[in-house]
Amino acid sequence: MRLEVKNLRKSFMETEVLHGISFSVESGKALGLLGRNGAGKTTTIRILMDVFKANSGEILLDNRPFKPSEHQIGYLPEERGLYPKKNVLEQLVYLAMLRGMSKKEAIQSSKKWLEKLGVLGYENRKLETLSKGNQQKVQLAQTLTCNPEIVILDEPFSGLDPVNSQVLKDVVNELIQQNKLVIFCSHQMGYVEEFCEEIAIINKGEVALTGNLKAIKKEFGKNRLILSANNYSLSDLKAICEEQLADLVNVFEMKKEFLVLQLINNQTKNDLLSALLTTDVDIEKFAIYEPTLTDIFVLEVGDQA
Ligand SMILES: Nc1ncnc2c1ncn2[C@@H]1O[C@H](COP(=O)(O)OP(=O)(O)OP(=O)(O)O)[C@@H](O)[C@H]1O
Repeated sequence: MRLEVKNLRKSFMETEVLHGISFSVESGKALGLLGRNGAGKTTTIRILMDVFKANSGEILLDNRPFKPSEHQIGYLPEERGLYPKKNVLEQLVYLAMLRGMSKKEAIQSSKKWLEKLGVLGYENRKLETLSKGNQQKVQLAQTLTCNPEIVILDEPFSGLDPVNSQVLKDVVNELIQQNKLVIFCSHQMGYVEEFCEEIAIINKGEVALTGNLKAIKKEFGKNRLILSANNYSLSDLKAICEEQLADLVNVFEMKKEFLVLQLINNQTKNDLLSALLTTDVDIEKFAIYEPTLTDIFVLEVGDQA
């Protein structure tokens, strides 16, 4: 399956908040939908889920108009929606039956997911009597009970400790391996890097960057190298680069442990290395720069108010 979001525009009253959002995602891959607070991620997902109507644009599933009601979709919204005063298992079964499961299937599947997520022991308790992390896991169980083909997870790791995060990571990886179409919204870049082959960074209602994460990283790392020295501080090394190597490199960034250098025009890393060897710099680190997703995110949208 391939889901394509094409040129979505959305206004609330007079204010347009989405200015033509486009991205796509395929089964068996996860798309990381990223953006600063207020960028437009939730609005985009709500349009996908038919909660809001877009002013224009279209959403296609395998080239046909996408109608969420015709598919099993597991949506974990940012604002969690279960009933705090109701019994855990009863509400999961009730919601699964609303989504078309028989009572028997609904009980079996709800119990399976509660067990998988380590909260089966709480099945007969009121939801509000569980810890925040366990409530989150019940919410996730609810998202997955109907065996959805499309899974949309908005900040699924919030409130989970490291052990529970690992349980959830295994579940997300399993969903991807089972060829589900996964959209993953998070501000936690580490998780996005772990699961998502594709990303879309939304900035102020526009897609600032989208595509294959590996390719994007390669492009951002292109012609950039890292350098540190045993005998100079980074600021002294920066001064050396600016004074003695200015025809080869620009200092792109000073990180905590190394400089990121940008090669000028047709210069190569070998040219830079040869030039460095003519200085008294005792090289500690010299390598191709591999940006993290956080680096890319900050470069794309970090300096905007
Ligand atoms: N129901 C609404 N009525 C009016 N404006 C809205 C409504 N929902 C969202 N907005 C506005 O649309 C813009 C995008 O909000 P949205 O919730 O989609 O951002 P987000 O990327 O999900 O942010 P966050 O990471 O903080 O959850 C914001 O300026 C927000 O104030």
